[in-house]
Amino acid sequence: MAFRSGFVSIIGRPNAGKSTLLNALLGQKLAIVTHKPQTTRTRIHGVLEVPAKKKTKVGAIETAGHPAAQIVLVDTPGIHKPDTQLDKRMMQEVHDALESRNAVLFIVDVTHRLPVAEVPGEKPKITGRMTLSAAEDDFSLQLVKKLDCPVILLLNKIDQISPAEIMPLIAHWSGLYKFAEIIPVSARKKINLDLLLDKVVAHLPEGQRYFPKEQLTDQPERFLVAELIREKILLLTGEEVPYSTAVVIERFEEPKSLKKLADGRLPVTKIAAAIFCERTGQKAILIGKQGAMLKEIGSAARKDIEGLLGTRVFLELFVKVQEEWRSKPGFIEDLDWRRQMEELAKKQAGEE
Ligand SMILES: Nc1nc2c(ncn2[C@@H]2O[C@H](COP(=O)(O)OP(=O)(O)OP(=O)(O)O)[C@@H](O)[C@H]2O)c(=O)[nH]1
Repeated sequence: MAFRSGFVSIIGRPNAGKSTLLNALLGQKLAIVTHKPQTTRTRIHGVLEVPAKKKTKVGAIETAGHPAAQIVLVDTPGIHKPDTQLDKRMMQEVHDALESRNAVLFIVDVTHRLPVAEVPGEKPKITGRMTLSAAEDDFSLQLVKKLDCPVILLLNKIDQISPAEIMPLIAHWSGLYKFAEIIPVSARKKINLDLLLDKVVAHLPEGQRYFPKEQLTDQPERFLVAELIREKILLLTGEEVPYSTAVVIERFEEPKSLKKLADGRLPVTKIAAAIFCERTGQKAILIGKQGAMLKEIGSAARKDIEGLLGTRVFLELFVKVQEEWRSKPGFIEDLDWRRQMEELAKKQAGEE
């Protein structure tokens, strides 16, 4: 059987579980995950190697096999109606991720259930949260309807509902669009993910690898580091602070060798990062009393970064105010890691 490969984008409303799914499929944390909506701001490529599977037959049940494949998974920001310039940029990332895809995974959160009538014969009770998620799912569905590749619907978070609730959801969604497949899954509990991979491979064309076998992502480590810092800000601060922050790595000095030092300790990577916020009040929250919050963000991030880089890490964080940056297209462009890498390459070329 010939090798298969292709790009598969994961789309859905904020908080549906896209990043959790990406990490679960890759078996590694590539995208940051929090309980807060709109955590992911840019599209993230994760490269997954799927081994070939033989056809099996147990009694009367036959399972189709498939050839080995490379799936380039693309996690995207949650689909929502854009308010700020940053929102618009995030939605552009979604549109880019949907161009010339081989398949799309459209993920919905089943805990944002269909309204159920508590008393038979009476109108179902519809809450505000249901209305918002239905509107956002509907907005996503409009995008799906414009696609000309197979779309697999994932009913996510089934660990949170009873099996009896799944069938009505399948019936509801299959009435809205002709999905290539509808698969109930749990990204967090890793339920039905093997089945999902089988189905994805079945929809991929024959083709060679897009990335070398060992490569997990096209994202540079410094971007992953900035994301880990942003994750801790999202988790540790409240209100609108997380949404008003952006992290830029200003210094990233890798050790010359990854070998242990003479004293047995790991070598050190020196990192300095700027946390941008929009107002001085937010800066005060991010720094905290006598720097306590910034220290907490730093030490939580440092642990994760050390795990990612396999070195010790010396992390310096600074907080800077950039008023209304979410409405400034130029500043938002500068935050894009692809752009930052281009600038860095130019700077290095100039120094040589
Ligand atoms: N119970 C349960 N929770 C889940 C599952 N998948 C994701 N979650 C949780 O849902 C929340 C949102 O998950 P994310 O993966 O960040 O969602 P997202 O769609 O990437 O969100 P945005 O970045 O905002 O677009 C997190 O708290 C996850 O732990 C699941 O299968 N079951």
